[in-house]
Amino acid sequence: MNTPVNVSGVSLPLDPHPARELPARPEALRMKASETALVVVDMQNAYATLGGYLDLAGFDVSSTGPVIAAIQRSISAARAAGIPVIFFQNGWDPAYVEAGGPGSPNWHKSNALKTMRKRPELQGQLLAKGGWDYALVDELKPQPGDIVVAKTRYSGFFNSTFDSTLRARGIRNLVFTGIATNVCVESTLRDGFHLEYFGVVLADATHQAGPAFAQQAALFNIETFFGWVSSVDDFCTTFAPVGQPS
Ligand SMILES: C/C(=C/NC(N)=O)C(=O)O
Repeated sequence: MNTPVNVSGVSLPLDPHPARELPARPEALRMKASETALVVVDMQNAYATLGGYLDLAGFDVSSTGPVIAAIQRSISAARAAGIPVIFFQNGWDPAYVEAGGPGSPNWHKSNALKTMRKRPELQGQLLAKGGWDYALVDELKPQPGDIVVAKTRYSGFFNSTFDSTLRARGIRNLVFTGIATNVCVESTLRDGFHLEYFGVVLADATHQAGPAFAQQAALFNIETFFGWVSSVDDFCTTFAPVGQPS
């Protein structure tokens, strides 16, 4: 509703996007839907599905199902509130030129590239654009109006359209979901911090790569040094249309 208010005899429209208070740790955060984006980090078969890259590299992906469901709820709430949904998709061309060669630390540290060097029969499959591993999981397909940002490194800010997409829309608040909390989520949130974006993680809509302590450590770092930690319930309730339950 956009009922005019009368200020000194002049009718002014109400702000259609009033600031809301998102409960979060270490403190609640005031944010406007019009200045906020929901970021869905790398929800590809590679990271969330048995038989995908992380699974083949020996990481446990058996409990990503609830995370996918939590992200679905976050996306529905964001779309209903007019908050843009930005999907990251991580990977490289099938010849892996974008992955960098031995001159790039990525070539040395990427567990996808290392797994393929160990198992040459997988060459051209892991995180290769156009393939099943690179594809977003079936449950989280972008809809018209959503934005997809391709990225080639852990941080979504590097060599991507992410920063210009945000600045063109006046977005200052980034609400993060996705995999992995301790790698691409944290890397992007940290870079965003240095670029003056406010980063919030919905903890129950994220999953770590590695043992459970990696999730705890990432959330500790974010809450203590780089941003805020909230939950899917709180996000949905905070941005529910006024007068409607979430
Ligand atoms: C380990 C890993 C994490 N990616 C991410 N999306 O957080 C990788 O890409 O190798």
